Formats: sequence, C-alpha cells, structure tokens
Amino acid sequence: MTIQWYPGHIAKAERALKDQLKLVDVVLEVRDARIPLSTHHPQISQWLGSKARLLVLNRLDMIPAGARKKWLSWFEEQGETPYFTDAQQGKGVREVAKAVQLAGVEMNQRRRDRGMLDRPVRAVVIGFPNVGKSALINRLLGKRVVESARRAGVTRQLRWVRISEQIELLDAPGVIPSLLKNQENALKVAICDDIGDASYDNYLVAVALVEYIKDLEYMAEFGLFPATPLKTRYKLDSAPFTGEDYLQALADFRYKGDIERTSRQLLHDFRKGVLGAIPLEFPPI
Ligand SMILES: Nc1nc2c(ncn2[C@@H]2O[C@H](COP(=O)(O)OP(=O)(O)OP(=O)(O)O)[C@@H](O)[C@H]2O)c(=O)[nH]1
Repeated sequence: MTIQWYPGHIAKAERALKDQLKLVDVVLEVRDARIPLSTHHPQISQWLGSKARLLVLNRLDMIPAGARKKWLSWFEEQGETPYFTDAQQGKGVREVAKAVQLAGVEMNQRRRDRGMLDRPVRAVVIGFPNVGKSALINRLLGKRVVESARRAGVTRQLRWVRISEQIELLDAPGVIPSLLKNQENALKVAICDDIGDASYDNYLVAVALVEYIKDLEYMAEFGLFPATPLKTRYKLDSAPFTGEDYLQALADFRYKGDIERTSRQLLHDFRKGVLGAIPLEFPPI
C-alpha cells in the first residue's frame, strides 16, 4: 500500500525546521506516546548537532500506565530521559519547563566560563504534525496564545515568547516532515493522524489498525492494553476475523455496508480515545 506525501512540502518543511533550529539552544522533541519510535525522525540528531534536546512523549493519557513504565525503563536504558505529558490537560508540563530551565543554567555556566554574560535560554518545540506541539507550547505559556489546531500541519510565523525570567520560547513549533520510507511506520503514523499533508486510503489504514489491535490484544493480560476494545465498542468480536473481514462485517452489522464510513468511524474512535488507551508500539526487546 502507499501513503504519499507531497515532496515540495517536505523540502519546505525541512528548510523551515533548520532555520528554526539555528535560533535556539534547547530543542523539545515531541513524540506520540502511542508510537514513540515511528514519530522519531532518523535525521534529528544530525540536524541538532550539539544542541541540548529534551524528549517529550505526549498523549500520556492515550497509553496505559504499564506501557508508560515500559517506555520509561527502555529509554533510560538507552541513556535518555523521556518526559511524559498530557498537553491537553497540562500533565507533566511543569517537569518539562524545569528541565529547560536546567539546560539554561548549564548553558549560562558555559557562557560564564568563557567570560560571557548570562542570558535567557532559547527553546523550540518540534515534532511530527499533530503530535500536540501547540498544546504543549500553550501549557508552557500557561495561557492560550498559540492556536491548537484540530487539523494536521498548521504552522505560523516566528515570534519569541517568555515563559519565565530564564526561558524564551519560539511560539511557533517546528514541524518535522514525516519522511517515512518504512511503510509500517507510515501506517502507524497515519493511524494516529500524526501525518500532516498526506494522502492515504482510510480503508487500508483502518484495516491496519484492526490488525494491530488483534495482534496486541494479548497484552491486556499484563495491563498493557485494553481488553477486547473492538468488541467492547462495537459489540462485534474481532477474534474470528482478519482485518479486512472484520471491517466488512462491522460495516454490514452497524453501518449499512458502507465500508468507507466504517473505516472513518473506526479511525475517529481510535484517535478520540473512544476505543481506550491503545499503544501501537512497545519497546523492542
Ligand atoms: N488526548 C490528548 N490530546 C492531545 C494531547 N495533546 C494535544 N492533543 C490534541 O491533539 C490535537 C493536535 O494538537 P496540536 O497541539 O494542534 O498539535 P500540533 O503538533 O501543534 O499540530 P500541527 O500544528 O498540526 O503540527 C488537538 O486536538 C489537541 O487538543 C494529549 O496529550 N492528549
């Protein structure tokens, strides 16, 4: 199957991102906690060079507590400290601000060592489309300044905002272009709607979602997944079906055989959390 991006948009987004990165000392890289690996861009560390980076896993509310614990220990094993946030509710945001502040203290220490004066640390929030960057910026600001768009891929002009005496933040987030050669990652990103300007087939993406759910359902036993989320929501058990057959059966059972509508409904329910807290990735073993 194919998920297509518009190459012009990707090149433009990449240039805009690099311009933003030049301006800052600290980068807050936001990923989707449901798919922390698929919302990682392989070139990030190359783009950042020696700049400080803070890893934020947003949509904390959309994964079970057990999955969060697993990711925490996995990232720590990799030598990284993930900050988990629910940017919609403001959870975990204070800890992120503290970490930026600390990066500023370290930066100013280095400046003083070189005989320079202190200055506020400059930061930017970056991430794939729709992962919650604007929501995080708003929470860091403590008020609604940046429009938190419901549609993917919305950007604005650059402006600095003060979030404390010591921190200046670019009010517009940097959008990481979803250049995804790996179709499995691309599918997960499409399922989660972290995809921006892309065209894809709702039906194929919905089938993939059903298949992921069927594959991961056994994790409910370990508290890492909701029990039978499809059966609970639609009163139609997915166990006897393949992904394609389930969508057809569900369309026949509930949506007058309309498979496109069924696909859209399923994706909508997943994205709104109606199916429960459903992680689509777990740490590699
Ligand atoms: N459930 C949940 N929803 C969130 C969270 N963070 C953001 N959202 C919602 O996700 C949608 C996208 O959030 P935005 O902040 O606009 O995302 P963005 O990354 O700035 O998006 P673009 O500007 O399109 O790249 C909005 O509907 C937010 O309300 C979260 O932690 N949990």
